[in-house]
Amino acid sequence: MRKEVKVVGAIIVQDEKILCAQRGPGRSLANYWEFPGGKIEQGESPRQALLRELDEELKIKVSVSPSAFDTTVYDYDFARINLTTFVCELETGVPTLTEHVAIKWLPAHSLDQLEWAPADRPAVKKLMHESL
Ligand SMILES: Nc1nc2c([nH]c(=O)n2[C@H]2C[C@H](O)[C@@H](COP(=O)(O)OP(=O)(O)OP(=O)(O)O)O2)c(=O)[nH]1
Repeated sequence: MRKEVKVVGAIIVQDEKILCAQRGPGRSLANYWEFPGGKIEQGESPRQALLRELDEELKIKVSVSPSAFDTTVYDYDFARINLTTFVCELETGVPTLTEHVAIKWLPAHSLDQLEWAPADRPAVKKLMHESL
């Protein structure tokens, strides 16, 4: 069986807009848009991984909803990714680009303007059709 890589993504909401982050060149899924986050490391809970990644990548602290928004398993050619997203609220800090090349704050109904990583598309669709 193919090994599944567990990844968490943050749907950060502020003023009814959602933070979208663009991956940089030279890595998997270069230039696609995603929810900031990353791989869960051994011994971490999804929530801990999300807090660590957001601190490292965007220099922000967030509060994380107790339950997941969506989980999608997607088979890329390089790995099977199990992506779980959580709705989050920005608590402190201003999102700062360290790994991403751009961020955008978009209302849910405009999320399809961007080219999302394939694993994110079910969550994006759900965000566009449901209120949070
Ligand atoms: N952070 C994040 N990763 C995502 C999303 N959707 C999606 O398919 N992914 C994939 C991209 C990566 O292959 C993996 C997360 O890895 P990562 O962000 O921790 O690390 P990375 O870019 O260094 O990954 P890699 O190049 O080593 O594959 O999950 C998403 O919304 N957020």
